[in-house]
Amino acid sequence: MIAAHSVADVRAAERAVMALLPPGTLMHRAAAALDVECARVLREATGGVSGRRAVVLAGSGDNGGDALLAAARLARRGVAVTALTTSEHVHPEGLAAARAAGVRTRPWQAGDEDVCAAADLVLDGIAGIGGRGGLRPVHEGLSALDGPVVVAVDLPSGLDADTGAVTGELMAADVTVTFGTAKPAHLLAPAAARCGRLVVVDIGTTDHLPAPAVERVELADVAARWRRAAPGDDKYSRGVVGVVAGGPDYTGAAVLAVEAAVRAGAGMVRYLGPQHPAELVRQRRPEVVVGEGRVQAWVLGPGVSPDDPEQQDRIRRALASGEPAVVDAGALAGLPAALGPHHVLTPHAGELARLLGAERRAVEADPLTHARRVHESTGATVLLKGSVTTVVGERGVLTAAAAPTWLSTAGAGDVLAGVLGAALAARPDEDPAQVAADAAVLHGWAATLASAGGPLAALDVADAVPAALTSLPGWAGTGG
Ligand SMILES: NC(=O)C1=CN([C@@H]2O[C@H](COP(=O)(O)OP(=O)(O)OC[C@H]3O[C@@H](n4cnc5c(N)ncnc54)[C@H](OP(=O)(O)O)[C@@H]3O)[C@@H](O)[C@H]2O)[C@@H](O)CC1
Ligand SMILES: Nc1ncnc2c1ncn2[C@@H]1O[C@H](COP(=O)(O)OP(=O)(O)O)[C@@H](O)[C@H]1O
Ligand SMILES: [K+]
Repeated sequence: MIAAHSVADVRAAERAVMALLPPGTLMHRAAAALDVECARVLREATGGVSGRRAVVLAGSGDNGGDALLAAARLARRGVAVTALTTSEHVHPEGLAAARAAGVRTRPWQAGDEDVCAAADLVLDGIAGIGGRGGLRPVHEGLSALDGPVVVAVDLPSGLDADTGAVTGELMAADVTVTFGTAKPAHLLAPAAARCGRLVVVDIGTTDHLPAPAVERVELADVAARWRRAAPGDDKYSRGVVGVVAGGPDYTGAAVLAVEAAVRAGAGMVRYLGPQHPAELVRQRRPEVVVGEGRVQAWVLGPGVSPDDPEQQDRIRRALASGEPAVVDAGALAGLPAALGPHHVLTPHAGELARLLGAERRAVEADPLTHARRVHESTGATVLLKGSVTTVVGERGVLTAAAAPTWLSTAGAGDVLAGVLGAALAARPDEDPAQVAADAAVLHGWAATLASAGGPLAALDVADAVPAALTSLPGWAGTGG
């Protein structure tokens, strides 16, 4: 798990630690880590460090201070460093240290993008957690920078650290070195994709940080939590999944959701729907029971038309049953007023936009804010799908990343719904948001195996789920 904390919590932790240490200690720790990371990437990119060229961009705040102190250290390693200051006021101690170490310093001028482009490395210290709004107009040319390795100090300048919203031009980083803890922007779409490789450096604030604002769930977390079949289990105790999916038009969604629930370890799957998809489901999965009966969790809506009265009636009754439910696709169309955290809505950006009466583009620019709005207005857990999947639940925000881009294929969402249904049925006493994030991570990992770097079919993802489980790091060591 990677934890991210809000700016307010980071600043409070910094104050608490600084009260116990000589002034400047944390900034020197940050600069030391930047120096080490910059040397590493210079070596990787150019085969050496001494004699290489670096441009350090330093803004008005402490982010610029970090950058200038790092510039001094790099200069002492023999790097030819130019520091371009983007404000009249920059950190005085940092500036003095840089000059004393032989760094050439001068104010940023129009056209300096070319100076940056000619360097081996650019260190972006224009703004950190105090920044927002994207790059200022005079620096916007940096968004098209091509050539040097870009290392961001704390985060790419102009990002809103708390939301991950991208509201202007940014200089995308190859590596982001952040201090004490990750910030939400590092883990959330669309900002995460601009941060490159994330390096979180311990500067001594960890013990002063409260619960994280956002957590990224990783493969090892899923291995530790995914419910195994135990000697005392039977098919009912392992969880029965009821699937209301498909209709006359979209028969395949029923097959995909059912297949995924079976592959993800459901004790039993019941299918409810019209005859044609039911026959296809039976052909593909003879294990499935067609018809009503007790279930521990529902998968509602894949391939269901809003105009299908029988399927919509089944969905309504399932939502009122008190059992946990995945609420997907056609089940999102007519949500009842009474929803709770055990209802996991699984929209993509377009569906979430429709729920809010918002523009899809607005959702894509700031997924967290929009997903949170739906969580707050419905009371349901919200899993917003995308290259980064964002889950907003009662206890906070979780993300799943690292799915291959090939997963953006028709039917992939139906597979996620089935995997999540099996997980909710098997883990009835756990936080539904946690279960949902685990399912999304497993789904992405199954897609990675199914894709092997190339195109994949949604059904391949479902079929890769058992292998994905057994290849999770730590699966064997944690009871698998
Ligand atoms: N907290 C910690 O534990 C530690 C923190 N540390 C470091 O401190 C950093 C936070 O420092 P900070 O508070 O001085 O804010 P920071 O982001 O440098 O500058 C804000 C100023 O930038 C400006 N500005 C704003 N937006 C802009 C934009 N789009 N484009 C250009 N400029 C923009 C605006 O000033 P203005 O230009 O409006 O005068 C604003 O006042 C943090 O990220 C980390 O690196 C480490 O040293 C170790 C421990
Ligand atoms: N660019 C991307 N990179 C990785 N995964 C993606 C990307 N775009 C979408 N996904 C994932 O692919 C799946 C698509 O689901 P969805 O949009 O519901 O498709 P469908 O409705 O066809 O089943 C989701 O799990 C989503 O998180
Ligand atoms: K920065």
